[in-house]
Amino acid sequence: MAKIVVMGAGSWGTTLAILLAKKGNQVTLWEYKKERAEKLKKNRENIDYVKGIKFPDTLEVTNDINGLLDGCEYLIFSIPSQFLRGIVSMVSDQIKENMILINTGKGIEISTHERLSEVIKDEILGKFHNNIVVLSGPTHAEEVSKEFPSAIVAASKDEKVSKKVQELFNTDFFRVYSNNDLIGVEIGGALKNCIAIAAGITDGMGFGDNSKSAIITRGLAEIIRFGEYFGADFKTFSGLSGVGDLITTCTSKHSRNRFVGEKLGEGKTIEDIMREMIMVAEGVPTAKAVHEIAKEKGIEMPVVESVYKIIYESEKPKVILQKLMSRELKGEFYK
Ligand SMILES: NC(=O)C1=CN([C@@H]2O[C@H](COP(=O)(O)OP(=O)(O)OC[C@H]3O[C@@H](n4cnc5c(N)ncnc54)[C@H](O)[C@@H]3O)[C@@H](O)[C@H]2O)C=CC1
Ligand SMILES: O=C(CO)COP(=O)(O)O
Repeated sequence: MAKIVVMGAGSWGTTLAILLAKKGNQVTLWEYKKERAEKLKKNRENIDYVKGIKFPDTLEVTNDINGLLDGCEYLIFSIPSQFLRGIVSMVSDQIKENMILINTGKGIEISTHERLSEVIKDEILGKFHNNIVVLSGPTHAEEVSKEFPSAIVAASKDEKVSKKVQELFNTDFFRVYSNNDLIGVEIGGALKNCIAIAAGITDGMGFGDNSKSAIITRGLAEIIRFGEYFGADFKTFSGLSGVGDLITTCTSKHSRNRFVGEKLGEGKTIEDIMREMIMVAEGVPTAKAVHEIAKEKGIEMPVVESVYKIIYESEKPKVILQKLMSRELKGEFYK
């Protein structure tokens, strides 16, 4: 039995906290808003994000940061990417060298262009801290919370640490693989959300399976190009955190990013769409970060660029599609 703190009581943090508590661990779920923490305690259920799944009796809920990490062995972050830095900084003085830190969020920080494990490392003044693991894959909370069979990857530069996390989370419905390509796993998880918005746009415009497959496949080519630039192993993108997560996100009724794209494709503005959503769609900020990085480094990312233009420059999907389809002809595989 391990002592675990999960920071972030949205859909994913709640689902993982329940899974780990049911495995017999001592789990504390930390929610950043006091009133929401009180609501979770009172209902013993996360009605807003994971409706219908009761908390095990042993799961503790808190909003208190004081002494939060006393005795903690595994600290899990399930925080939207653009808020992660602030949350890590709140507990950085409590983080000990022997704690294993697990990030389960997906995205790239706009202000620094950093991957989320880099954000964590910055904030724990962690030049000395190597116990960072990324957990990523095709795992919608809506399905994992109902114990539908799913598979995911635990990635770390240190194989011993990723294997510990693999053991920690693995159950008979949640199969965990280990991987030592932290960069590849993180980039796959972050960028697939931008591709899912593009896939959703094709849905909203009324297109069919051919368009969706083209977006998934050419999106994957972009993710690989981007990942290889930053030293990722291209094999990783054929795995769960790459093509696996792309398939789920681009095709699922649960996907928020695909949903955002669908509404954009129907002609709604991003402001209207975001106003009605209580859940985070990480592809929106990540498209901006990737657009800036790709421009700076000269990496060709036409699908993400199209998403960026529709969201941030109010370009019409129809016009963008025309531009995308009429680009210079090229070979399928090139660097
Ligand atoms: N929902 C899912 O199925 C999965 C989500 N993820 C990732 O996990 C991360 C968290 O997403 P979800 O749990 O889905 O969130 P959610 O969309 O279900 O809930 C939003 C969360 O953001 C928190 N939040 C809002 N404003 C905040 C602030 N200023 N500071 C700190 N927290 C704030 C809310 O308290 C809530 O926990 C995201 O990066 C997401 O991509 C990864 C795998 C699966
Ligand atoms: O990353 C996620 C699930 O793996 C959440 O994003 P979507 O809801 O857009 O799929």
